[in-house]
Amino acid sequence: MAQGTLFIVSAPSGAGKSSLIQALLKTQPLYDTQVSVSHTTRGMRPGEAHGEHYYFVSKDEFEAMIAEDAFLEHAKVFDNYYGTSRKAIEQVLSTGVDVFLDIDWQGAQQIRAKMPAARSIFVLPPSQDELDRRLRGRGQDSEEVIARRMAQAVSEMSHYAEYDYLIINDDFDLALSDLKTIIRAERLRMGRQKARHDALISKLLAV
Ligand SMILES: Nc1ncnc2c1ncn2[C@@H]1O[C@H](COP(=O)(O)OP(=O)(O)OP(=O)(O)O)[C@@H](O)[C@H]1O
Ligand SMILES: Nc1nc2c(ncn2[C@@H]2O[C@H](COP(=O)(O)O)[C@@H](O)[C@H]2O)c(=O)[nH]1
Repeated sequence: MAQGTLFIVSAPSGAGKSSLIQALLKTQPLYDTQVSVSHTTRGMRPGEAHGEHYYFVSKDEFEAMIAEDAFLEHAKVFDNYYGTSRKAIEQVLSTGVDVFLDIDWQGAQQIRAKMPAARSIFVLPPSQDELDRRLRGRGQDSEEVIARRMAQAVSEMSHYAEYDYLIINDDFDLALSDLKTIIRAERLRMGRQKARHDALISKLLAV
């Protein structure tokens, strides 16, 4: 069976990457596509659940996991640790399922160095004003947290050209359609198709 593809999605906070991934998942069966649940030391937001949005752990627990080499990648983002569990990702990819990682540019660089077959997508907002509006409109972060995230946005966006694909998330439906097109094209690549249609191809080429 062909390995699943690892899709990295990055964007400045508030650009809409989680909304796009969640909307995409609603259109895909679980046996095709899953999203990775990261570990973080950030506090839980209203409406978030342990094991669903993140595994919320203490700094000591996170540092113990770093020492055990349990992370495929990890980074400090806005003063909190975030990381992707190695075991969970490798297990799911080995069953042929595609996995989405919603991670920052530092994590993306680490994954690219370790897993060159991973595909990366950067999502840009249409303007800084709109990014600010979306962070406020989400209504989940304090004024201080929003100011911090806006201050970091240009630095995060300056890494956009390191990615394979770029999506401008202005009109949501259009951005979602772009994301679906990327996934579809990646699934039609020769390596994936050859492994998937092995039996059919053998029959077609039989003389
Ligand atoms: N195209 C869009 N037009 C208008 N609002 C949008 C659009 N895309 C997303 N939003 C809204 O912007 C807010 C931020 O989106 P979201 O939480 O998905 O961002 P994010 O990039 O995942 O942020 P973070 O990195 O902080 O998790 C949400 O309230 C979402 O509904
Ligand atoms: N390098 C990693 N970055 C991650 C991971 N999980 C999330 N993130 C990024 O952190 C910021 C903030 O997220 P928030 O949920 O606090 O708004 C955002 O850019 C995420 O993409 C991870 O496992 N590794």
